[in-house]
Amino acid sequence: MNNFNVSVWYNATYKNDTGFSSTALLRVPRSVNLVSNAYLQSLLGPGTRMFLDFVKEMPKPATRLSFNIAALLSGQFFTYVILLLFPVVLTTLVYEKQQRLRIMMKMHGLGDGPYWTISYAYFLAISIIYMIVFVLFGSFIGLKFFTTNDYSIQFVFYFIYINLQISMAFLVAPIFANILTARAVGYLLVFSTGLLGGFLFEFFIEDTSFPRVWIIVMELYPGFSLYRGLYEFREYSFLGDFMGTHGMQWEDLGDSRNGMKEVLIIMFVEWLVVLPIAFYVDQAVSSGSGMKRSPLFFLRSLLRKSSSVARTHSLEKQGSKVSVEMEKADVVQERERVEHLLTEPSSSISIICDNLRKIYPGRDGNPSKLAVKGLSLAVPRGECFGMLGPNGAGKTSFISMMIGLIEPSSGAAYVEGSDICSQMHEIYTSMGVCPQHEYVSALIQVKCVHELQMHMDLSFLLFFFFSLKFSLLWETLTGREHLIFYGRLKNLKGSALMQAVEESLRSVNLYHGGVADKLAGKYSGGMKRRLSVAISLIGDPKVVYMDEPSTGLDPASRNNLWNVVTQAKQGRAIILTTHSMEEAEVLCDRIGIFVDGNMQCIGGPKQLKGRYGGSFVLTMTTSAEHELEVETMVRSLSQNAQKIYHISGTQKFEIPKQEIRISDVFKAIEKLKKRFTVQAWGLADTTLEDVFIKVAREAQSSDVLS
Ligand SMILES: Nc1ncnc2c1ncn2[C@@H]1O[C@H](COP(=O)(O)OP(=O)(O)OP(=O)(O)O)[C@@H](O)[C@H]1O
Repeated sequence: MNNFNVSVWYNATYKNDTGFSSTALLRVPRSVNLVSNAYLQSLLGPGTRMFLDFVKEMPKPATRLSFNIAALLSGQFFTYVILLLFPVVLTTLVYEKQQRLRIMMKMHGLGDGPYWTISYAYFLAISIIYMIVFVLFGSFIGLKFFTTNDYSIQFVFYFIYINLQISMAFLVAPIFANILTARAVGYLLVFSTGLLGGFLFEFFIEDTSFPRVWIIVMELYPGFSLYRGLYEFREYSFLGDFMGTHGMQWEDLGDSRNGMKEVLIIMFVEWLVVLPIAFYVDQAVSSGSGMKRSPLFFLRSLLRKSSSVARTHSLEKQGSKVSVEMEKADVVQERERVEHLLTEPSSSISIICDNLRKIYPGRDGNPSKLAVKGLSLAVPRGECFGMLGPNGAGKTSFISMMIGLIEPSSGAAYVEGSDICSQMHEIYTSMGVCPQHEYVSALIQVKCVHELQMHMDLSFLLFFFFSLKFSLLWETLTGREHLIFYGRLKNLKGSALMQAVEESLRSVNLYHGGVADKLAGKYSGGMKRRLSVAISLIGDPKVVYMDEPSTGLDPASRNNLWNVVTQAKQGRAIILTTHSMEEAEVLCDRIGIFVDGNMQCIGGPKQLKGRYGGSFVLTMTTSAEHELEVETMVRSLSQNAQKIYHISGTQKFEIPKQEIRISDVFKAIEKLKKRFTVQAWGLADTTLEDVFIKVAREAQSSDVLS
């Protein structure tokens, strides 16, 4: 009779009724604290005729520790070591979502399949390397845990587990919106699993009276499957070490007391189930891949036939709700045009927005914000539409909805006939984006994904490890390489790809002097901008969005870029936001001035200047004592002239165009010059900037009044 509180092995000699005797090691769970011959005999095989002769050695828990260090480490500690990969995978996935890297990749033509393939392959490769190092290191320092158990069983166990772990990370990643929460939850799971495994689950495993079915239920949690597998390795290594033989072998999987077989089956089945569910959840809930898809997205092709009918219906409804409060004639006209196009579609129109609205919900006590208040717009192929507006007008919100970064609150928009709310995946294949900032990691990831698609070989995988996730090395790609990869993503191949790349490089002036083969990291800011524009245009996208494309360029590069955009207009619709009136005037066929979420006016630059800029600006500088004479002269030319600026002798007047002739102004100034010195003067027509300021000011003042 013995009292003990650790799992122990008895070295017992027994014999059967034919007189044969042998020695056996018997494992007794620590939960059994009364050990007798009868008990030990029951372990050998209840109902048989074997019986114990005598117990040769009684358990000595302390000696067990000195025999096998791995026995100490292999429970909680090894569980922690392996589980630590989970928060790493999880936080990487959430980071890509938080930083919108994935959506940026999608915009450049990366499909969900390749994204999943490469991400999965990356995490798997990292995990395999980690596990190989883990096993090799353990073996190298001589831990029996590794050296006694069959390496092929260890490989199968770890391989299935890391696959399940990666799938679980993909499954739960959509729950998290930010990396800090994901990291905290990930590490919490690691530590709680280790603790519960060591202080609760192991107790149940060893308690032979505990129902096996509940053990299996607990093993459905992957952390406990891992713990159970490691526990069995530990027990077998200890046995092998003690007996001077070996640890777990394949034939030991047939032992009913060995839980390895059941955890291998559980983990394998779970992996096969969790992976497709994770993919489904990713698509339906959205994990940074843009807007949510319908929960029945996989039936979409069946439902598509009815969508055009539904579309007309929904649009009819929306159209009837349109509010035309205080809208200018040109904006109303555009809205009517859109409504007409929706009922009678035209193949020449690339982009249609119908009463698109974006409301940001109120947070932290702030009220909700209506950022886009019912925008209606139709952009035909071959047109460059410029969006101008002061800061906070809602331009970015509009573009973000169009490129799938945020969901519209109401209204609808169609790009090449595809709905931005439900068919963004199709739209991405015909869309190019030149963002304001370079999305460095996205560039690299797209490159690597494409390489995987194209080559799927070891050299790529090695490259992938060292350049993809360690994003500082993104600079190791040349401009030409970027274009090749983006071109491939847009399905260009062979000579067509090479030709498109050459043309692209020439068009953005990155061809000569070996610039194309210089590392992008050595490019100036302007060169990177030009490369971004080239990337947005490669692969002949039907719709291109450009966010302040010439920001930071020197005048020569800017002119060059303008030529590129002007040529790129052929056969595609471009929507461009800019704060440069000059750029808008040079590039845009039509301009919309957007203020406080509303389109205030739409038209060609000349039209707008004609409509809003009905005056000349006369500027004159004289000595201070002649200011009054200057003002009298201006009033004699036009009663309605207005002084808009005055400082120490320099005055500016706005004179209605219809009230004066330019020759009269010249004559009047010549007369003045005979009486006193006119230091400087000038007469300027209205610029787009004047129009912009006027429209913005009017809109803001009418907002204040209302
Ligand atoms: N995520 C958000 N939550 C709440 N309000 C937002 C959010 N994003 C933008 N806004 C608000 O919506 C309005 C429009 O913002 P938006 O960024 O679209 O303007 P913008 O015209 O692009 O400005 P800028 O030229 O400065 O980029 C602003 O008042 C802004 O504060």
